[in-house]
Amino acid sequence: MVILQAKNLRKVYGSGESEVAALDGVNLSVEKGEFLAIVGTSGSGKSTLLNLLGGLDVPTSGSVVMDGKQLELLSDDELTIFRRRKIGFVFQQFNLIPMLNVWENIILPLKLDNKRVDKKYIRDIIDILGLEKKCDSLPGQLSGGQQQRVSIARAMAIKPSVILADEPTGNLDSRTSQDVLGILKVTSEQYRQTMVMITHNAEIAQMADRIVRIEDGKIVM
Ligand SMILES: Nc1ncnc2c1ncn2[C@@H]1O[C@H](COP(=O)(O)OP(=O)(O)OP(=O)(O)O)[C@@H](O)[C@H]1O
Repeated sequence: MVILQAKNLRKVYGSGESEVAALDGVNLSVEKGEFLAIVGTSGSGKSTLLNLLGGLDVPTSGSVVMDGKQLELLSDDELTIFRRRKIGFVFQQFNLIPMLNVWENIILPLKLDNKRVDKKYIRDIIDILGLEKKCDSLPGQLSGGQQQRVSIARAMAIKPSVILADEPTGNLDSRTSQDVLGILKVTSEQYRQTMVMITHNAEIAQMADRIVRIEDGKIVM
């Protein structure tokens, strides 16, 4: 079953002489449960693609369909709610709230949406991510790898249709990067969680189920 589809996506920045086609006709289908890596050099269009897939930006033309919803047909308010309920974001900067402990950070997306906290599920996620002894710690008391695990747990908390990860290991050393990727993979398999990750690191990309390469705004394989 296809959970995420990009159809002929184009994104043009600027106009006239300064026009840049950051994406130039991208077609992509992601199956439910798949762990996809998108690789490409700096400036190839990776972040632009991820932002469009996650409804953080709108395409110049083309469309994105996630879980049966065509994102560009949603109003701003509908899109905000859709993102909050259906998409887990993981960024290079962990974006944790410094004053909240690990447990509070993880359940924050549920609280913000007035959703019940499925404690058993959250505890299972915390165990898989190896954070069981860190629930009361503040982000500042954790290593980079641990902070990224918390941000993955937070993304998982809402049981999203898709997790979109933008250079999730960009701030981590290579050993910690491998650990975090291993954990993403186990989590993806255990929960049949669809993941789309962008990276410029070929070694990290190898851990995904499938790799697509983007060059000059086009998918080349
Ligand atoms: N807001 C913007 N305004 C103008 N041009 C932009 C904007 N955002 C991106 N671009 C251009 O679009 C192209 C693709 O950028 P994008 O950030 O998607 O690449 P990337 O592959 O994610 O790069 P990196 O790995 O360095 O983050 C680049 O030529 C970039 O300069």
